[in-house]
Amino acid sequence: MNEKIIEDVRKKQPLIHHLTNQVVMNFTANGLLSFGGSPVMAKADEEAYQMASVANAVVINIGTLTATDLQAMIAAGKAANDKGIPVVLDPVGVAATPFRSSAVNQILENVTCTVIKGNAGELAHLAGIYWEVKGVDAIRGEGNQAEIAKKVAQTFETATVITGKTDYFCVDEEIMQNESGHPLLAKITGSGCLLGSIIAACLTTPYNLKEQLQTALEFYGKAASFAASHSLIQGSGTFLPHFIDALSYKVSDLERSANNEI
Ligand SMILES: Nc1ncnc2c1ncn2[C@@H]1O[C@H](COP(=O)(O)OP(=O)(O)O)[C@@H](O)[C@H]1O
Ligand SMILES: Cc1ncsc1CCOP(=O)(O)O
Repeated sequence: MNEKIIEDVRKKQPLIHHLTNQVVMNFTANGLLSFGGSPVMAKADEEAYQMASVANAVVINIGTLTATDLQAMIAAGKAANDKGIPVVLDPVGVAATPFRSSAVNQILENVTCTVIKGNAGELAHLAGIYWEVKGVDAIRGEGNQAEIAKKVAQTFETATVITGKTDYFCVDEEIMQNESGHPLLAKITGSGCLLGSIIAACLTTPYNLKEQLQTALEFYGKAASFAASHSLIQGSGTFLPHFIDALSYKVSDLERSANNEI
């Protein structure tokens, strides 16, 4: 992990334009604010291009996609490409319905994405590999996740991240893993979506993509472990606000989770 990436985010507070789903908007905004970024959620077709043009990165998340949202997502992605800022695509639930699958194809045909991030079911679908899914959740599959990450990266000429107990990420044909995290992350809705925003914030810093992804993933997982170790945690409900708090901490503070005192 390169702590300078996190320091750079906190110093510059990059504006991250989100075209994201209705379930996670508030959680995502609060999580990104805590981490040090500056969120804006704007998905009207009338303003998507302009908003992306003044942002430092764009997150496209299809979690509660409608046909009009899709046009705005493509417009914002094109603005980001025109401006040369990063785009993170989260193809939430892409394997669940043909509508989502077709929408993601249209986004990928029109927008150059810096990173495609999703769970194993989502990335397996983009790789053309069967994975059992349940709505927006990945259930189980036989595919090798490292190979899936690589195949999606090659097909769409992007970096990729597959989240789960172990995260796999692929940059320039190289596959890497992250083991930090906590099972309670899988018990709060939007933990994958917020990670997309944290990744986008890290992508605005002047470091290489491999370091940016590794830092975002490791920090996020460490913040979760730290939060989960708090003596007041009784389940996912009490974990959530402690996790938001932990996203604002320094790496050295998160690594003192044994006694969980700041
Ligand atoms: N069993 C687990 N143990 C530790 N971390 C996990 C576990 N499951 C998911 N995570 C973490 O939770 C975050 C969201 O991942 P995931 O649940 O796969 O995404 P999504 O919400 O998009 O399905 C990631 O940071 C991932 O590393
Ligand atoms: C439950 C749900 N339904 C549509 S979007 C969404 C949120 C998914 O968030 P995440 O995949 O990050 O848990």
